[in-house]
Amino acid sequence: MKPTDALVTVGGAALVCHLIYNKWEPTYIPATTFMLLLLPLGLSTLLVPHYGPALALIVALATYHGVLLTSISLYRVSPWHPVSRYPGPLPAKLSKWWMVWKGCHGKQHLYIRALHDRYGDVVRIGPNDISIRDVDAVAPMMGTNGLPKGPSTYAMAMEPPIVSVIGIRDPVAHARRRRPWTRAFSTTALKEYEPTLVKNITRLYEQLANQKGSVNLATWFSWMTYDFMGDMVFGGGSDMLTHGDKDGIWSMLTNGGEGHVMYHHVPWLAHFAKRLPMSLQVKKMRRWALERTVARYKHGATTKDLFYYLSNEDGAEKMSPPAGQVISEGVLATIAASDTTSSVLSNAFWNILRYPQYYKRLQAEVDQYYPAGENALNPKHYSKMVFLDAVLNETMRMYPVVPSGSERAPIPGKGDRTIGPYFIPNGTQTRIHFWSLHRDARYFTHPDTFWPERFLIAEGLERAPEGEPFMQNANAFIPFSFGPSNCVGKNLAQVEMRMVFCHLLQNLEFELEKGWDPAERDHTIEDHVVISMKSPLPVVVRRRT
Ligand code: HEM
Repeated sequence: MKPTDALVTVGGAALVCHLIYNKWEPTYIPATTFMLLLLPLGLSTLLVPHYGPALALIVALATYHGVLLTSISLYRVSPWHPVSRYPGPLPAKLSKWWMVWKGCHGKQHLYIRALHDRYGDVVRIGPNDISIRDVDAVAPMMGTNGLPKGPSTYAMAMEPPIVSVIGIRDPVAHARRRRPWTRAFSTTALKEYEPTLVKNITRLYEQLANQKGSVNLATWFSWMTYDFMGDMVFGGGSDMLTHGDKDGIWSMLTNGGEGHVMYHHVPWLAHFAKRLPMSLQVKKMRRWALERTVARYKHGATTKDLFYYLSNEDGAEKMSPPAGQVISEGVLATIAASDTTSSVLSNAFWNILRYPQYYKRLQAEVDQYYPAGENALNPKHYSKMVFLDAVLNETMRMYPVVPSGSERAPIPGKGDRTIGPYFIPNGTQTRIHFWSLHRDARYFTHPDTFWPERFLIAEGLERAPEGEPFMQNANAFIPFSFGPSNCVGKNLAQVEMRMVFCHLLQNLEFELEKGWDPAERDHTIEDHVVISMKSPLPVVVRRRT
C-alpha cells in the first residue's frame, strides 16, 4: 500500500470512530481502549514499510487523533450540530473541558450568569450542554412530564453500579426508589425525628455557650448537621460536636468539590473514577458507612429513623433492599442533608449579623414566640414565624445551595423534546441555572440585595416601597428544585433550620469578630455543584442575660 493510501486509511478509521462516538458514546473501558489506542496502533503496521516501526507508530497515532479532533471540532461549531441554534462562547462549543476549567476555580455560577447576561436566556455551555434562565421553562422541564435526570447526576452518585436515588435516570425506577424516602419524610415520620434533632441542637448550643473568644460558626453548623444525620442514618458514631472532624470525613466532603465539577461536565469520566486517587476518599467514607450499617443491622431499630425506612424495617415494600443499596442511600442522605443545611444556616447567620436591623427584627420575633422559659425546641410556633422564614428564603434565593441547578436530559435514544419554547435535541444535557434565575431582575426587585421583606410583601403582609414596581415571581424561586426529583428532605431541612435559629437566638447572642469584614465572604463563594464558602464565619458568642 502506498504511504498516502495508508494515511487515508488511518484518517478514514478516525472518521468512523467519530461517527461511532457521536451515535453511541461507548463508555465501556475495553471499547474505549480499542477505539482510541489499539486501532491506531494496529493501523500503524500499514505504515511500517515506509517509516520503520517507531516512526510509523508516531505517525499513525498523530494522524488518527489529529483527524479525530479536527472532525469533532468542525462538527461542533458547524450549523449541522443539533445544538447550533443556541449561542455561546466558542471554547464551550468545542469542548466540555472549558467549563471544567471555569468550574474548577469555583466561579462557574458567576461565569454562567455573565453568559446569560450576554447571550440571553439559553446559552450553550458545552458541545451538547445548555443552560436556561427562564421561569417559563421550569415546570415544563422539571415537572412531572418534563425531562428525567441527566448523565452527570448518575456520574456523581457515590458508587456506581449501586447508584443512590439521586443518580437514577429512568423516571419509573427513580419513582420506585424514592418511595421509602417519601415515607421517611411524611409528617408523621418527621415528628419521630424531633428528639434526635433536639439532642443535637442542644449539644450545639452547649458547645457554643462554652466557647471563649471567636469561633467559626460555619464549622459548628457543619458538625451539628452531620452528627444529626449520622444519628438518623447510622444510629450515631459521628460525634463531631464533641471530637471535631477526627476521621477527616467532613474535609473529605468539602474538599472533593473539584471532582464533582469534573463529573458534572464530563460525566463519562466517572467510568474511570475508581482508578483516580480521589476515589480513595470516597472509599474511606463508604467503609465508615459500611461499618455503621453492619452495626445498625445487628442491633436493629431502636427508633424510627431514616435507616428504618431506607432499609424497609417498616415493611412497606414486599422486598427489602440489599445492604449495598442501603449504604448508598445512607451515604447520600448524610451528604445531601448536612452540607446543604449547614450552608444555609451559616449564610443566614452571616447575613443577619452583617445587617443588624434584620438581627434585631428576628430576635424580636423569637422573643415574641419563645420568651425565656418557653421551650424553643418545640416547633409549635414555627409556622407563625414569618420573618424567620423570610430570612431563610432570602438566604436560599441569594445563595442557592445548588447554584448551577440540577441537570436534566432527554432519555437517551428516545428522541428530541420541546420544553416550553425550547427545542432540546436528544443527548443534550440541560439545566435551569438557579443562581441566574434567582438573581434575575425580571423576577425579583433589586435581585442582588439581601432584602427578606420581599417575601412578606409578596404575601401581602407588608407594603411595597412606593415609587418603583415590585417584582416577585414565586415560580422563579426554586432552592429545593422542582418536580418529581426535587429535594425530598425539604421539610426536614426547614424544621431543622427553624429549630436552630429559635433555640440559639433565645439563649445566645452573636457578634461578628471585630475587624472582620463580612463583605469579604461574598468573594469567597464557590460553586462546586454544591455551594461552598471558603471564608470562615468568625463570631463571638455570649449567653443572653
Ligand atoms: C436547606 C437544605 C437543603 C437544600 C437547599 C436542598 C436542595 C436540594 C436540591 C436542589 C436537590 C436536587 C433536586 C433535583 O435534582 O431536582 C436536592 C436533592 C435531594 N435532597 Fe436536598 N436539600 C436540602 C436538604 C436536604 C435534607 C435535610 C435531606 C435529607 C436527607 C435532603 C435529601 C435530598 C435527596 C435524597 C435528594 C435527591 C432526590 C431525588 O433525586 O429524588 N436534602 N436537594
